[in-house]
Amino acid sequence: GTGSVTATPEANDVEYLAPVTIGGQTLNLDFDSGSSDLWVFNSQLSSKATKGHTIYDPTQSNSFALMQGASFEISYGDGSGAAGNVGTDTVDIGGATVTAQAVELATAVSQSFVEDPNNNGLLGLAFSTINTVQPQQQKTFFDNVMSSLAEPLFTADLRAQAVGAYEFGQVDTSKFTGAMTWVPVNNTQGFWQFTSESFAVDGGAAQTSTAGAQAIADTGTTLMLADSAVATAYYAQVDGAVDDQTQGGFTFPCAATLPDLQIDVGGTMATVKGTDINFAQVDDATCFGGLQATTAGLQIYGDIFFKSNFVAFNGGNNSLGFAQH
Ligand SMILES: O=C(CCCl)NNC1=[NH+]CCN1
Repeated sequence: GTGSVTATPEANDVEYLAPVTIGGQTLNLDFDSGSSDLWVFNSQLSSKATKGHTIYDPTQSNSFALMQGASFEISYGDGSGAAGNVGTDTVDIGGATVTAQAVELATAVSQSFVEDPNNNGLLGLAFSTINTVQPQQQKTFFDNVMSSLAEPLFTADLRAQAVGAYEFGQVDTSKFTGAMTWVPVNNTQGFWQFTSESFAVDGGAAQTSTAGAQAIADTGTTLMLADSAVATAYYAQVDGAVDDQTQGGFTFPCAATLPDLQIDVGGTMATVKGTDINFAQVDDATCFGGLQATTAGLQIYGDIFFKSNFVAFNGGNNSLGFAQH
């Protein structure tokens, strides 16, 4: 089978929410290819924590079962996190269904989640080897549904300030232009990880960022966090751009025309459009860049990358497909 749901951006495309039906109750969740837990806002949380949110109430589902003695605790790259207990229920995403999916019920969530009323939980789409449930690690929705899909893959079609889609089981070739390039994925760290060691700015000469550098495809991260060599060389081509640590990174005059970035994805150059690298206005004339430097060894290609690239995640042969859209 297949399944298809809308992916709706919040303001400034900070994150993309998609509807998921759990035991007959539909919540908008943040689909996250950079983590592997499915957790939800639920009736165990305080009314203060759930104010403005849609919650899942396991007592109202006739297919819920508590997973005795199981718990989860997750922290994300941006410092946010959640923890709680675990059950199973029927989870349906646009028609693709898993009957006994582990659904993690937060009893504590970090303030950034409380303050984001559009976000009612996360649906992890990375590899199950980094799921945090103890004492028995649980499988992701994708792992569980894969064998029932027409093709063992899901795709992300995220758009700048427009509604896109997540699809399970098929690559909708009408959603992108040109050829799709497939590259190998190294999942030893549990991520959709690939080699990314060169770049070019505005179609200029290819430059090496870091030999052997790695990156992950992460729909759960807002920005594109690349090697500092990439970010520095990119903004050097933007008049008035500065690395302003008081703003948290590279800013530039909003009137500037941003160049395109070509970035290595598994040996083939992908393009991130300059227009997609303008993230948000920070004051009347200054804008904050969607491309920023990471000091960690691993580069994280978040939603900024996806706005220019339609991406297919193939769990059948551990490969990643990308195409311009
Ligand atoms: O945690 C990460 C980075 C993995 Cl290296 N991505 N996913 C996510 N979810 C919420 C914030 N960020």
